[in-house]
Amino acid sequence: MKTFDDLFRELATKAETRPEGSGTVAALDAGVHHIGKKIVEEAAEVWMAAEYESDAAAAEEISQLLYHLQVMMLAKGLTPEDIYRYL
Ligand SMILES: N=c1c2ncn([C@@H]3O[C@H](COP(=O)(O)OP(=O)(O)OP(=O)(O)O)[C@@H](O)[C@H]3O)c2ncn1[C@@H]1O[C@H](COP(=O)(O)O)[C@@H](O)[C@H]1O
Repeated sequence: MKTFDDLFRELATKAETRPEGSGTVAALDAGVHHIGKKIVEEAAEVWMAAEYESDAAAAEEISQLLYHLQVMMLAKGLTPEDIYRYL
């Protein structure tokens, strides 16, 4: 099972190696404004799933929100440690 840190390492490698067809590379190329909109969209989907759908659906939406937050971290040059220091 993939953890938050596993995914971050995977995405950081994608950002560096820029493989063909990577959605992460496309999002990074699109920039902070685009990524920010995805975060807001996914956050709304988390809310709706949590209120009206199954626990599994909520968990899936939360995973997608975490993914987009990680893409924003990469776009801003932030590491998990930069975030953890505030937790
Ligand atoms: N975990 C994720 C992940 N979660 C969410 N998403 C993206 O977020 C979108 C959210 O899906 P929605 O259901 O909201 O669909 P949507 O609004 O129609 O999506 P789009 O139109 O924006 O594509 C998905 O289409 C993916 O583009 C993810 N994209 C990639 N990953 C993982 O990231 C890694 C790298 O992926 P690539 O960079 O694509 O190789 C792989 O391990 C992937 O599994």
